[in-house]
Amino acid sequence: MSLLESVDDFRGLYGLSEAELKKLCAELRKNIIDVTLENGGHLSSSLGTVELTVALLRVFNPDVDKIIFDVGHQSYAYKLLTKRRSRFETLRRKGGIAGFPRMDESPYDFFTTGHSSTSISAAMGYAKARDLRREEHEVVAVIGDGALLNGVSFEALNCLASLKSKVIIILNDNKMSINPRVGGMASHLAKLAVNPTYKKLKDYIKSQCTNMKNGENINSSLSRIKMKLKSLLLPTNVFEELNISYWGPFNGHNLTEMEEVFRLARHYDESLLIHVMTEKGKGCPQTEAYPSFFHGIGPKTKIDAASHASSGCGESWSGVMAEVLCELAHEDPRVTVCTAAMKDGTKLENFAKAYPQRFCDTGIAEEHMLIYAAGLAAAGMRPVVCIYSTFLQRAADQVMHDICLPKLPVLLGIDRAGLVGEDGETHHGILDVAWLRAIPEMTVAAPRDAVDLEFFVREWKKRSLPMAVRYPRGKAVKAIAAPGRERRPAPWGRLEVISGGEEICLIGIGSTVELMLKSADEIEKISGRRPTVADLRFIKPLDYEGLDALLTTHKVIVTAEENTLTGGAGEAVASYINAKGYAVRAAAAGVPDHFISHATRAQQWEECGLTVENIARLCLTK
Ligand SMILES: Cc1ncc(C[n+]2csc(CCOP(=O)(O)OP(=O)(O)O)c2C)c(N)n1
Ligand SMILES: CC(=O)[C@@H](O)[C@H](O)COP(=O)(O)O
Ligand SMILES: [Mg+2]
Repeated sequence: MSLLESVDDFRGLYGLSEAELKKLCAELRKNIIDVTLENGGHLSSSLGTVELTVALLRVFNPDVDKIIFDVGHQSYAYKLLTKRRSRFETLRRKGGIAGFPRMDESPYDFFTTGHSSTSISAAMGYAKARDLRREEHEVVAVIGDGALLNGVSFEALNCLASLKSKVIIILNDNKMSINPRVGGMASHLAKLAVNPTYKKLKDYIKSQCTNMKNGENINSSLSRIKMKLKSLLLPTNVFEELNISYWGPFNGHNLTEMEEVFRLARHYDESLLIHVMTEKGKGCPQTEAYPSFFHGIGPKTKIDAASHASSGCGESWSGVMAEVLCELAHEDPRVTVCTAAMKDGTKLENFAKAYPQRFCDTGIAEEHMLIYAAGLAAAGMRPVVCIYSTFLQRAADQVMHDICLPKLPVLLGIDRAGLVGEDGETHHGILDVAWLRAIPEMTVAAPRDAVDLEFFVREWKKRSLPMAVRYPRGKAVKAIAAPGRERRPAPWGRLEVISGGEEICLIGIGSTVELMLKSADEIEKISGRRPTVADLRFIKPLDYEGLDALLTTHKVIVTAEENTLTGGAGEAVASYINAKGYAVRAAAAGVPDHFISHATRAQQWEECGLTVENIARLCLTK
């Protein structure tokens, strides 16, 4: 039996020797690697926090103390040690445990996460509630250096000292976001990590840990640390300037060092930030060599996959978009491209290399990125923002206030628009249609294939307006031509009838056009009549003329989309039908009004009724 199997949960960690703990960490890593390679998931970050998690769970007791992970992609060891080992093999599978902390999955997950930079604010809420109720327990936020560089984290840090409720922040600094972290704050952290005065402070704190172990009064040790902090001529430290004590930097792979510091921190009477240095991907040569590649991997990834992975574009929707942007930038010096820490996911590596001056990675700073893009546009540039739909939610106000209101020519390349599969609830891009539709001056389009994607992007530049082009996760569709016709983009603003039919009209929107074509075959088989299939193309503004033509010639209209039914394109079409009083029955397939859990994308499509059977049912049921 492995040591991990004998350790039932975090309580089993208490009696282990140093050698046993080392062995346990190796077993945790093996388990994490085996399951993540098979199921997909966030490997590098979870490997980097193994010792940190073990140290946390030996010092803080999650039966009473609250531990909150930021993003939560680094929490696999925590899941394994908080009563989920027997189910760990189900990680990210339908019905299995989630890839992120989920309050409805375990009482040890104190906050549901997936989006970054929520941990400090949430921890402050827990700490305030504790103090109001006169309870006694610790609240710990574990946040990465990438997530710390976000505005939400800074808003929280700005309020922390005045809250007067103690929070322990553990800054897990691996010098990486998904790619190397960026910005001035990143250099500040790097300076703190090597500063000799901080080394002195760290050694002093460690000596106080030894005194504490030798039975010395803990309060005297803590007062001495406070005095030392005052007496040392510390170089500028943003946390100290914000009145938050800074301890560090410690070695995040040295269990004993971390445990001692955490024990001391338990007794500290103010909020403090403990800076620990870790290595992303620690403990496996391939993940250490390619931490970005193994940040997030798909199911059935081989451990040597990174060394023969091509960094080229093409294939995926993101890749097609990136290629078009490279061409556009070549043709027009006004074109600039931004990403908020998602350079790899949006396939912008080649763009960044070819146009370093016209590429910007803002780090996890979606709100800033959109206003920055608005500024570029106001100054006459043609900025394109490549952003996942789910993270664009962070910057909804910027789309309205800073882009659409002044009618600035910013193009939102909305990646991962639709259901995303194994990342689950927090990461689906299924709300953008609903809220973007509501913003005046916004144009929203969804390409069914690479031909329309390029057409939309090129037309946006000619027309210079606020626009969103949404495309899903996964492999791009090269071209869907109408039968017997050469594939040529239909005119701007118009829907396109791909194949003519009678009585029933199926309207696909972007990724669902293919589904509608397959459904048409099935419906013809069942009913003997061929439905019309159309591609809506423009969600806003709708092509009213094109719709009028369809509504006057069909009795049933069915839409399908990878967005919520509430506020979706189907709803827009249905309300037009109502408003004009057409005697047409409208039905819609799309994401229903509940959160869609982690599963494969295909399973999620099925759950949402984005299937041939359901489309046929919607058409043929009276
Ligand atoms: C608001 C938001 N934007 C982007 C992301 C995508 N994302 C997830 S993890 C990550 C990197 C986080 O870096 P860090 O906090 O340092 O953790 P590490 O991966 O280095 O352990 C990014 C950009 C996200 N989850 N949330
Ligand atoms: C944790 C996180 O938010 C990202 O790593 C996200 O999981 C990336 O998703 P893709 O795998 O679709 O790029
Ligand atoms: Mg990091």
